[in-house]
Amino acid sequence: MASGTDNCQSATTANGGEAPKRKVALITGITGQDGSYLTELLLEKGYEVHGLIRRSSNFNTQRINHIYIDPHNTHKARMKLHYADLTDASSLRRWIDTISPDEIYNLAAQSHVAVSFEIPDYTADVVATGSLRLLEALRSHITTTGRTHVKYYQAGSSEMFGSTPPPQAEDTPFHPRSPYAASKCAAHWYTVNYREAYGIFACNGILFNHESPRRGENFVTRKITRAVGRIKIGLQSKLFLGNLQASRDWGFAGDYVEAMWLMLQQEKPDDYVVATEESHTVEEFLEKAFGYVGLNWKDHVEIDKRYFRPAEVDNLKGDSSKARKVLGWKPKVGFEQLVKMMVDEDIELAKREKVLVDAGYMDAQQQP
Ligand SMILES: C[C@H]1O[C@H](OP(=O)(O)OP(=O)(O)OC[C@H]2O[C@@H](n3cnc4c(=O)[nH]c(N)nc43)[C@H](O)[C@@H]2O)[C@@H](O)[C@@H](O)C1=O
Repeated sequence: MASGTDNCQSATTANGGEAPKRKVALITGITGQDGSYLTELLLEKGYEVHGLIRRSSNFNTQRINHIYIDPHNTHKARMKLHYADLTDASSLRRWIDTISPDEIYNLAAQSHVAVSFEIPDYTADVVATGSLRLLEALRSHITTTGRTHVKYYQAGSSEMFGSTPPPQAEDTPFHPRSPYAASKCAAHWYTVNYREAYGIFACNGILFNHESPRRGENFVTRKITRAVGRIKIGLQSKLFLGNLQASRDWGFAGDYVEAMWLMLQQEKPDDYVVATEESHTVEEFLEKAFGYVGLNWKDHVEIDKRYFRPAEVDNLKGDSSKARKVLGWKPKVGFEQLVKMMVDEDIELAKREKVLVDAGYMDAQQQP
């Protein structure tokens, strides 16, 4: 799907005149949950969107397939994909120079907290040094081209607050509890530093957990709603989980990408917490999700020690008053609506799986 050497050119009107140039965005992590929602938002706003994707032996573009148009259809295809990697500085520099974006959204990461304990070097390389490579590629692009208006968004995380008690706001001290969170802190400070040192328009969005039916299946919310769908349809009976007492401020990813965009539309670059300001335990999520389809989670959930982390983040609850005041942002989807949206989609998915199981194409015990 990725193209070779796409170049952005200003469009021409029917009478040959120069049409106003579209804004051009570059997104790392476009194949992820946030990348897909942000791409939809930017396309709706008339942007041309370029996404950097990693090479993989399996296609990993499921979340954006519905908006993909063959690049040979040059007039219609406003989303373009290119191979690059945050661990490869030369690819970042080359694509920034080729695309000449107006806005860069750095969403790529090894984003699983528990996995970061297993692959800490790789996590730091992508999340921390990868962000530095991208900032450095941008700095170099600005220096050589004089394109000083390019804006940069860094995907920060509430995990950076770690063990600091709630409510957590922009000035709350960070106390990271995982290699992932420590790497995100480094990326946060690289972003602040490039803003202060070089005057780059660079913002940190400190986003609290945000979920959706497109959430990866090994994050706890989606793991639960996938299981609810499969249990309800008769494809699974047990769900193995770790710490049920951890509390998170869960919002809807579709709402949160709007805050990212708003940060880059301000006069001055700054850092913002994005959160619902409501916190719920994993157990409360279980109650809501199973209860919604008339099931009791206690009949299905078993605790498995392997899902406990070496260090846990117990309680996250954001104070997003700055984003609400300055950006005029607020979440549209509440906790209950989010849980229902995810369960509804996963019931439908389980029904489609059931057809495959009944036809003998899939094993009923195969858990996602
Ligand atoms: C903002 C932040 O949000 C996410 O990080 P996370 O909060 O670690 O998300 P999670 O869904 O993996 O865990 C939430 C809680 O749920 C507990 N938990 C219990 N049992 C299981 C379990 O079986 N699996 C998982 N994954 N978690 C479990 C687990 O111990 C933790 O306390 C990432 O997007 C990250 O990239 C990010 O930036």
